[in-house]
Amino acid sequence: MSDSRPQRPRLAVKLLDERLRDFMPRYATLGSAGMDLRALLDEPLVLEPGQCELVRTGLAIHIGDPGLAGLILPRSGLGHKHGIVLGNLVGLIDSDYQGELMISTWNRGTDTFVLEPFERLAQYVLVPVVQAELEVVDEFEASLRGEGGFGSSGRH
Ligand SMILES: O=c1ccn([C@H]2C[C@H](O)[C@@H](COP(=O)(O)OP(=O)(O)OP(=O)(O)O)O2)c(=O)[nH]1
Ligand SMILES: [Mg+2]
Repeated sequence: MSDSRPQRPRLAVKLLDERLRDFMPRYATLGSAGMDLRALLDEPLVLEPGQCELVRTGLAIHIGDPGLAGLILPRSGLGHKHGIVLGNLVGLIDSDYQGELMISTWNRGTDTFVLEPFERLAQYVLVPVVQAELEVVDEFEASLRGEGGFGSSGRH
């Protein structure tokens, strides 16, 4: 039987800490959209309500292709149950970024949260990107919507 799954892009990864060898990000299931990123910590990190800290991942991933980008997104369970989300809401990783992936970790909840070393903290999603050329014009071709926005559709 032939394998019809599309080929996965191969991304170059540097492990900035040898301990990461045992904790490489991976897709948990065949259909997972993201790979979990773990907190590279030497000891538990206490996050008081409202506190935001930049947490290392120990990973540098060079995407290399301007037609791709990385997104760092919160994990639903941590975000919903514990209020642990991202200080920048979403992390956008440029294809030419070669530095360490960092996770802005924000306790937006009301309880103290203790982040354990190598806990799965966020997820990394590779997405297609299209770069645009901006062309200055005086007028746009007419469209049905025109300049209407912010709930304007459906009004009479
Ligand atoms: O959650 C994040 C967001 C970004 N980055 C890295 C990768 C990204 O390519 C780079 C720059 O991010 P961004 O463009 O969002 O930040 P900026 O404030 O505009 O910085 P710069 O001037 O370096 O573009 O920082 C992370 O490691 N984690
Ligand atoms: Mg930028």
